Amino acid sequence: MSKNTAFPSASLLGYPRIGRRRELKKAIEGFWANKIDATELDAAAKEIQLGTARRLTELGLNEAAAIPGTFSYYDQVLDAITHIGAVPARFGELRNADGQLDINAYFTLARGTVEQQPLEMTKWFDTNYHYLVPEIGPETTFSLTSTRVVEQFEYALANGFETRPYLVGPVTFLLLSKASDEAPADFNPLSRLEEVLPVYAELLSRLGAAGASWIQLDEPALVADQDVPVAEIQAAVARSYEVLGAAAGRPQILVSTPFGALSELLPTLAGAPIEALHIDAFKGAVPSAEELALLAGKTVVAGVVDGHNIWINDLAESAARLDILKAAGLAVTVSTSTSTQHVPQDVTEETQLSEELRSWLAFADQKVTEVVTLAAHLVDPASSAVAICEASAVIASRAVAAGVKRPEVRARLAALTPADFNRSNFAIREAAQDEALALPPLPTTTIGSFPQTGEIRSARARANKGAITADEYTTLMKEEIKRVVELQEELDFDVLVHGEPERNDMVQYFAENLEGFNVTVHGWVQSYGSRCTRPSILWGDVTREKAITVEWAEYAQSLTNKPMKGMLTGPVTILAWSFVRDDQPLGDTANQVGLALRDEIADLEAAGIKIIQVDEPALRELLPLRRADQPAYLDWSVNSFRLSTAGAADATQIHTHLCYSEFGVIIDAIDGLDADVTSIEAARSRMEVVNDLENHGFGRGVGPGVYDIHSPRVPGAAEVSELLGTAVKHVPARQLWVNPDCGLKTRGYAETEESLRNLVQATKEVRAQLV
Ligand code: MET
Ligand SMILES: [Zn+2]
Repeated sequence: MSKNTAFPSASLLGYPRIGRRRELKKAIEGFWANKIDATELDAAAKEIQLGTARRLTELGLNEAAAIPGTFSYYDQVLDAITHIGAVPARFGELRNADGQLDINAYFTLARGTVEQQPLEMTKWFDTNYHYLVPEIGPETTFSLTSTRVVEQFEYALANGFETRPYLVGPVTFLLLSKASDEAPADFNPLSRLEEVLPVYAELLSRLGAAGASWIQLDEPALVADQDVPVAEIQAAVARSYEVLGAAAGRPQILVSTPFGALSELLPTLAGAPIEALHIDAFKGAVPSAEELALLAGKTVVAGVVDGHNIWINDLAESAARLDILKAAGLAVTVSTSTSTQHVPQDVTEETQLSEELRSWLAFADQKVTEVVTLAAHLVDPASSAVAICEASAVIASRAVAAGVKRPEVRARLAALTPADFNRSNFAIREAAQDEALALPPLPTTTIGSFPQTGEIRSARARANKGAITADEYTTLMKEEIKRVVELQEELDFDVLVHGEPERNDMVQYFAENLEGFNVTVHGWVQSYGSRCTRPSILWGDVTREKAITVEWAEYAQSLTNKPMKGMLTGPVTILAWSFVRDDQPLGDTANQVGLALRDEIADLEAAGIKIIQVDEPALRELLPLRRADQPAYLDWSVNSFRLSTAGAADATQIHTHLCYSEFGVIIDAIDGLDADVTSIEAARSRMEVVNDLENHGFGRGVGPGVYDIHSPRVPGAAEVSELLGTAVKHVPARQLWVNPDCGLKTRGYAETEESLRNLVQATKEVRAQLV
């Protein structure tokens, strides 16, 4: 081993990397648009990394290896892919003359090319962060094709900061991988472990040589139930750390296991030649005395501060947990349960929030202070006694603050009966809807949003600043809606949307129009690549003071004779993409939102809207990582959707939209939503989902996406026809809808128009062959 310094007493598992003012987003998008070159991008990235190091040092993370080296240009899994050379064969040769995967190759994998779709993207555990999915097969070759993590470490060190380099660990990497196109049907990526490990070992040796005293290998997959048997995972973990533990001149190894309790894998890691083990002691439990005994000799990095939500830490509770670990005679240090990349950077920037609300919140920077306070507690309880008492007092005051509990909301929830969650049989609804809507076979529609142009954003910014009046803003948005409706008429879509120009974000928009929420100004959190969202804060009981979407929907419907979809965001997604109160069961909060949406649907129906889409793209995301916890989740989540929609008339067609591809996993829940039509991502995963639909015998309307909207690539009509051809082989044509994978808000108009034109043309061709 290189250096033998102790693990820092206080640290974070990871830190936001997008920059305080989203500097990384601007730099990357500038690079993609050829406005800056690779050197300028590199300089911007370095500035962000140094800024982080300075800030964290200032906040008290001043021991060696306390600052997590979690910067990434796009995604930490993509970083691992490019370091070990795991490029899918379909991309051809991406290495440059030096045999390295440079920044251009890196972004090619993330964004695709004219011929090749990018790597698939999926959610990182139960967060709203998306990683790129490695494609591994028997043909994949592994070699060290990037040393960026070493260079980043060296650069920080040269500037006076010894950071702690971060890599996704080998077992998690392979468990998150999917089989490549070339792989045989029963191929398991984990079978390539022996070839992957030497590359990791080489990287560790290089980091050691560069002077790193610690490396963090992130193994969150070990806290989630996997399809692979536990014994196989245990063997893979043991083997991995045996090999990496033996890497020449390596740094000391911290294995981090965020997102829950390790359970069966704890003894395996306890027996491995690693120097420190991080456990999630916030969401997971404090290990038992027997488990703790196994950890003797290792540093336990206790993740007692929640990295994934924004409420201040119950320091008294955390101190108690730390005391148990300390009493077991272990070397204990304090950290966050997960990387803080899932929360915004600094709550003190949110000066528009009331002082009271702000006092309840801890963003990444405030979590540093909490971690430092708790580390001080371990050394000398007296030193942090005041801070601990203060936190308890704030938590107590929050419980009784105005708006946190509203009697009228609670009474309405208490009065619900099973009838409030059920519609008529689908057959009855289907007949009523066929009559009301008279749609052609394979109806075409889009998922809701149209491109959010610079003009739309600038109008909103001006309205927020007061530079234009609310009426002027409304007029501009109505003009935009008119353009979008005319475009869809021209393209000959069957079911139209208004395009959602008035929504900054599909959750924030509702949060701004419901009581019980607040929104932030600078609270950006990375969602994928350069995309960030600003999750709202759901802190109180939810009420709807007045109709939210009706005026827009009514206006849009007045412009066309075709059906206009009303567009709402569902309760589960509103919860998933907000920071949600932690003082009551999530199901109660979801039902409060559900009732507000139910009232909105009644108002839309009264305004003449015949189709209403309630988006639930996050249904899969909140699915607990442990199977034992899943039924309870699916029960409350499905019920809250049903509560939202079950007030609709039989003739009102309820749509839902889900954007992820592992449909199979929760198909029963999707069925349970009882929506009349479900649209789902499929193009990016090349129609894999239709097999699940067929196997399940899914009986209601379904629109597997035929246009991957996550990249600027335009699918040709032939490609769309082919996807539809696959779909009609597996799903009865009378159930099929034709739509993109997701909304179009991130796309430009040029590619959108061309893609949608191809989509309609292909549909007409396939339709003609149906009879
Ligand atoms: C992430 S799902 C997006 C659904 C929303 N209706 C849209 O089209 O943008
Ligand atoms: Zn979507």
